[in-house]
Amino acid sequence: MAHVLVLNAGSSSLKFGLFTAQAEPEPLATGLVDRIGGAARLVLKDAQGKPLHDADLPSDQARDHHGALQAALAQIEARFADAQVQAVGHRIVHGGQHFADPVELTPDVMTKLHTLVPFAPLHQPHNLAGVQAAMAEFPQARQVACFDTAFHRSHPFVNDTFALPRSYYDKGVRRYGFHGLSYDYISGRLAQMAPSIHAGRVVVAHLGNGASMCGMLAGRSLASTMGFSALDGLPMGTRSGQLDPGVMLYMLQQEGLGASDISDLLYKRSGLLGLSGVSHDMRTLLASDDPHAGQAIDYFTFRIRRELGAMAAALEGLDAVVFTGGIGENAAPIRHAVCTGMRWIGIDLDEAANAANATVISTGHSRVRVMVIPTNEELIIARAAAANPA
Ligand SMILES: Nc1ncnc2c1ncn2[C@@H]1O[C@H](COP(=O)(O)OP(=O)(O)O)[C@@H](O)[C@H]1O
Ligand SMILES: CC(=O)OP(=O)(O)O
Ligand SMILES: [Mg+2]
Repeated sequence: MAHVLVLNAGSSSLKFGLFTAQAEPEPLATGLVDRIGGAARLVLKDAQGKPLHDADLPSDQARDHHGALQAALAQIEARFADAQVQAVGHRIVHGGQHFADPVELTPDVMTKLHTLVPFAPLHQPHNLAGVQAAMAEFPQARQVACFDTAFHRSHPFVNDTFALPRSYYDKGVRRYGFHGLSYDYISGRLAQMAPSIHAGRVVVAHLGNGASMCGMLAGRSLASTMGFSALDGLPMGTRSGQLDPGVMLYMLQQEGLGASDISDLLYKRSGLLGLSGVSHDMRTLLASDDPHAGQAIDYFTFRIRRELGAMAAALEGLDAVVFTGGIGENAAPIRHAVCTGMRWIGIDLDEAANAANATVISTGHSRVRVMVIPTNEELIIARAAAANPA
């Protein structure tokens, strides 16, 4: 039996999985290394969700994505020595203007993807390093790229552009949007679970270490809170989210920061970490009694409510909200804070269902249905890797 391996490097995590290579791939094992850069832990589970491995990474591997990847590949190779890996599917965060569909990672494609590193410095280097490592480990396998930006290529011009001189749009300064593999999966699940909702106006909130929201009309992306880069929109673990561009001018002109200082500030020192001074990790913030942790959480949920209102305007109405991502799937207090502030739009939260992370967390009276759907970017990647991309 042939297999596909999937690698999904996020900003703080590495998700991976071994699947059968068939039109609807079946998982043999799925794994997660989270809290990379801190107390990283590797959990590997079999197809039934039974843990095969659950342990902290040694500090040399916990330090960065490279170590996490080595640990993940070692687990797969040790436990599935007989696997026939015919393809490795990779989440590649930025596909720029050129890539709207999965593609085989040829040297020419790799060169093009390297040029997009400055557009996604927290992700693209890890994604491409994963490709190099997989090429070395599985030289006989096809390497397939799946892009976070692809799902948003359906954006109309008004949601694709900035009000800058036209020449910048033509050069590629556009609102790409990200987390597209996650939104693609959620769109497909909604089509199965609730076709009438899928056909309508849905806002999906992908709340992980990176966070964004997508306004979907009939299952296709109409608008995204993330834009040119994965910095825009909601505040995130360490990223600022939407910012007045005048602040950048102030940093440059008055504070004397250089380009790399600003990049470091916006990608690594802002967001929940910057506001709280405590942590970028929502679990830690929810457990903290530091008032600044509380304020960071309040800012996060306030911005989600604001964007939800804006998305409803973009969609000309709202039929459902779906929460997903590490925070969206697990953090009942965050969903509570978002939903109780959105009663005016027709959201009536079922507190018990919310506390239980149930699939439907709105009451029967709620005009807007609110759902929690665990995302599965890996399955979307596995399907593409098992198929024959162009
Ligand atoms: N049980 C939980 N309660 C609250 N937050 C959680 C829980 N589990 C995970 N999270 C949060 O989810 C975030 C990571 O989400 P994830 O989607 O895995 O990240 P990435 O963007 O790296 O893929 C972290 O902020 C983490 O604290
Ligand atoms: C694009 C992005 O922010 O991804 P992640 O949430 O995995 O960091
Ligand atoms: Mg992620």
